[in-house]
Amino acid sequence: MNEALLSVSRLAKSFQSGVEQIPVLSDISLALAAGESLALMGRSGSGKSTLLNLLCGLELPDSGTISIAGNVFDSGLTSNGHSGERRWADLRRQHLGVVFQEANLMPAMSLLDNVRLRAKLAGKDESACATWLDRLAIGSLADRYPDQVSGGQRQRAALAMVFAMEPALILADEPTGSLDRLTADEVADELFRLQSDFGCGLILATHDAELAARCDQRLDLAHRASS
Ligand SMILES: Nc1ncnc2c1ncn2[C@@H]1O[C@H](COP(=O)(O)OP(=O)(O)OP(=O)(O)O)[C@@H](O)[C@H]1O
Repeated sequence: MNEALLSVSRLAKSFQSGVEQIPVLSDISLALAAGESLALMGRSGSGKSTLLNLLCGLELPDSGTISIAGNVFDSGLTSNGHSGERRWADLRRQHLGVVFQEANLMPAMSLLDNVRLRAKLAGKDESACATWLDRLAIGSLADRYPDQVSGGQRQRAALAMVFAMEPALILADEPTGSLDRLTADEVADELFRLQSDFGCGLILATHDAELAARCDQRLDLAHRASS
């Protein structure tokens, strides 16, 4: 049986703007098995980043549920008023590989130390970290600091960090958005190759139709909003 790694049911999210409540996402349901990938598409402002933020607990939904690897989250408030913040933080540290638009590297640490830190926080083997940089073709830059390498090399380091933690699910927001076509294709190749090697889930928000076409599923938020 292909059990869902991620299942999302009837998720809704709105933001307050002055006195107005602006709906951004409504009735979002999806399921993703381990080893599957899904592209989130839609025009600017359609809610792609918001959905990724909901899927890693950085925002809480107004309603609906999210289940990741058997951990079930809802709008966050329990009967005694506590949120699921702690459980989300544990899940992010151990199982969710998050790659957002700006590669989130610690500026005062070398690329290798960034990768090591990520592995350590996830309780994973730190000795393999140099190998991850090698696999992403930036092994020779291991001792450089993030501001001493290019944007594409920082994106590769961010991917090395994600894979060093052996995530169950990768959430990537425009992971190749700031790169030229050739570098974008190389980074995307690595992302899909490693995702397939690991058999983890992948959700990526993108405006790039070629990148989206490589995913097993596509969810077009703009299309949903206008249909
Ligand atoms: N914290 C917030 N407070 C108020 N409104 C917000 C907040 N975050 C996002 N929004 C609004 O929600 C809508 C969806 O934003 P989101 O960033 O999810 O879109 P997106 O599809 O990722 O856009 P892009 O492709 O431009 O990155 C936008 O109209 C945005 O202005």
